[in-house]
Amino acid sequence: MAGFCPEGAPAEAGGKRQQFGSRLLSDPMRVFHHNAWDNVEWSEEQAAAAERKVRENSTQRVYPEKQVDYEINAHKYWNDFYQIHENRFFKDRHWLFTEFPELAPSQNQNHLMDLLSESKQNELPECRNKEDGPDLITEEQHKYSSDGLEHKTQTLPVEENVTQKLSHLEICTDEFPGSLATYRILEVGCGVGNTVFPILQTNNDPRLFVYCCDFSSTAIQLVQTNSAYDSSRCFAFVHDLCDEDKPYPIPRDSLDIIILIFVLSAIVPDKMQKAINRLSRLLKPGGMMLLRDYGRHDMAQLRFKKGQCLSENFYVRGDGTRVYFFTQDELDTLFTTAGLEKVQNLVDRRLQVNRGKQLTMYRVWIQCKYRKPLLSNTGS
Ligand SMILES: C[S@@+](CC[C@H](N)C(=O)[O-])C[C@H]1O[C@@H](n2cnc3c(N)ncnc32)[C@H](O)[C@@H]1O
Repeated sequence: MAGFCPEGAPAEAGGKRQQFGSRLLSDPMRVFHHNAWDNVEWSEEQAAAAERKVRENSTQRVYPEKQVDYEINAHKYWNDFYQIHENRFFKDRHWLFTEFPELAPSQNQNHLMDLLSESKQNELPECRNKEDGPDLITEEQHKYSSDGLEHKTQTLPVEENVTQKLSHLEICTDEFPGSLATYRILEVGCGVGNTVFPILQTNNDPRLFVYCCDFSSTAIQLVQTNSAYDSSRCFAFVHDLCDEDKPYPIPRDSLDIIILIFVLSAIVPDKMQKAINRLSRLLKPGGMMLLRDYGRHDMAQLRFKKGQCLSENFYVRGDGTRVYFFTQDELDTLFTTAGLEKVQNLVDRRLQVNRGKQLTMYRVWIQCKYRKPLLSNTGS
């Protein structure tokens, strides 16, 4: 295929994948020699210009009534998105296991590399040009999904089905799906399974069980109907991570890993802490929460126009989906308040280059790993 660059994919050198942060731009004259540069230093002027841009695009806020609509109907806006795009984007997650080896701890590294290069060969032709930028879902895709949509209010059969299963599970917690597994991973806001399926394919540990949830029933239906979905190894369910009344179908202290990829940024900031607290209780002592998400002053933030700002650093796209841009400190506070300990909290500043159009795009992502202490104090 013509090649495409997923969100923040590390550069490749000599056929070997590298972790983020290994191709440095020391000579600015060489900027168009590669598609991407790591750990780009921002000049003071550039940082000041970004501040100005954010101040400018935040002056006019979305009307309160409209803000209520975006909150109440958040899942419907995402359903609309997935009805249009289904699972046609960002399939290439070959960076996943380099950045988060915890997702396949027992895999032999060579075996992993084989699988990864295999999946690279299988990259899908419908994936967009690598020069289009590395957003998980590009702003352009969000734009297209806003046209001609009407919200559908009926509950999809899959949702009813899952809800029934969930209420049953609340009662029989000793027989929850995956209760016999010894390594359990939950992906929250899994979308159409672009992370879950690579995990199932790569991590062949027979004791592994993967849970995944999203509040978009359309996304979950796409996961469940995917030919790679195997209900003996995986359980996909509809769940709103902001819903305090609905329990997860998993007992507390039972998960080894919880992964959040560009999902926390999609929820309203004042609900983030409670959502993380609840997730934290599901982790086993020693279990880890992994996150990759948008950082403050990422190109996507600077591109918002006046009138799209909901609150400080929180915006709504043309299709009604929302996005927050984090600082490292904010994420640190969220995780440590939930009783977790920092293992990693790094900012990934990349310069993406469109060599054809001679354009530069400054991306900022944050990657975190926080562990639940062995003697845990994450509340009831
Ligand atoms: C940017 S997409 C990322 C999807 C997925 N993590 C991936 O890597 O492809 C954000 C996802 O979060 C989901 N989401 C947003 N708010 C949510 C909430 N309150 N509860 C559960 N899922 C939510 C959306 O439906 C969407 O699938």
